[in-house]
Amino acid sequence: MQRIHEKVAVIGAGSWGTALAMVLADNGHEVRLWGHKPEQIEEINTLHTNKKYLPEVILQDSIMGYGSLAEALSGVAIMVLAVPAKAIREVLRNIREIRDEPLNIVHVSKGIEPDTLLRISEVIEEEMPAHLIRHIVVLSGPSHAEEVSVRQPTTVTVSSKDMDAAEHIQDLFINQHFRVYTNPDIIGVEIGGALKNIIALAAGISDGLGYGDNAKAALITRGLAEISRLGTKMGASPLTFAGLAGIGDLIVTCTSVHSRNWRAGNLLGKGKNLQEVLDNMGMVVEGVRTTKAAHQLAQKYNVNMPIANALYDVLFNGVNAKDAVDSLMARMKTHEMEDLANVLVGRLQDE
Ligand SMILES: NC(=O)C1=CN([C@@H]2O[C@H](COP(=O)(O)OP(=O)(O)OC[C@H]3O[C@@H](n4cnc5c(N)ncnc54)[C@H](OP(=O)(O)O)[C@@H]3O)[C@@H](O)[C@H]2O)C=CC1
Ligand SMILES: O=C(CO)COP(=O)(O)O
Repeated sequence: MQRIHEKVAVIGAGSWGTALAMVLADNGHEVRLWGHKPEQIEEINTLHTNKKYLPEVILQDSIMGYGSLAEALSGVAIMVLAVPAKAIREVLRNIREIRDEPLNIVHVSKGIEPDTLLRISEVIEEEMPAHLIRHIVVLSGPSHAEEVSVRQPTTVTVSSKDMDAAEHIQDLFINQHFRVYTNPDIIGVEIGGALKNIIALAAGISDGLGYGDNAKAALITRGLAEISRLGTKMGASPLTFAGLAGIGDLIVTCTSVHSRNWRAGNLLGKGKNLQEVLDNMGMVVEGVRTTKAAHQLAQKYNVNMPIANALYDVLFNGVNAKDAVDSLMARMKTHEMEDLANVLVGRLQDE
């Protein structure tokens, strides 16, 4: 493939921003990695490392660290937004103060905002004036930074309201280690990426409690049912949840020690308290905040989400994790396939 080399600013120098900067540098783009800690930028520019986030990795010399947003974004048309969901508004407010040209914004964060219940692309639309947005694209899928940064085979999907923009970003990132698909369902891609973190927390708790593979398979499968149930009510295509941003990301996050959500859950299952776990993680655990949003979304859309609600009780209402599992198992019997259940109910009503 004949590649056009572009200038790209990656905003957020944590694990994922750094790993994606490396993919872009492998593809020959001019990569500016912005972070808000001067000592970290100094480390990136002198030692070519980012030890706190990717201790095993040496960055390409071509990746330049920036501490100034204005300098990082000067003359750049594409910005990869790689900060935790809760930092997005603050970062965008700073960017809109210093920017007057439109940007292609690629967001890679996996969250839903509690209270507003907005997806990240909607938060971006709310914070950035329309004249500063060319297109918004989301990149999501099963992709631990630790593996991407050492060029292990990885697949992701990109989505946008504008599929030409999604294909542009596909071309920007794709290479022989990092295979990028497109999917037109931006709602499903964002919902899948955000909600899998909740199930990963639950899977970690299950492992921490000493439960086995059966329990984890149940959480992944029934978790996917909850995500699909809510996602389709919010306008997503059910097919997206069978893809990389759905089951793909659920598998990788629920079964990997790289996952911060799984690791946090595992410590909770072993009896640690939430604050202690978050204080010691040193990286973002998106699922905690998203659990609040999912609890609210389940009410708003009147969707049955027993796993998300049980997790909410464990995280925020002091319910013991083992008791939460017991309650989940003791619920009223039901059909596995909801369409089948609806057909049967309809048949009974007809008789
Ligand atoms: N890690 C991964 O494998 C993947 C992560 N993601 C998603 O990417 C997003 C970012 O995650 P990830 O990189 O892993 O998180 P990390 O915790 O590894 O890094 C977060 C980075 O954002 C910085 N940051 C936090 N708050 C602010 C702020 N207010 N202003 C500026 N910078 C800030 C942190 O700085 P500081 O050092 O000061 O804390 C840190 O550099 C999340 O939504 C995550 O779900 C998606 C796919 C894979
Ligand atoms: O989203 C991820 C992998 O696809 C990373 O998951 P964690 O945030 O749980 O580490």
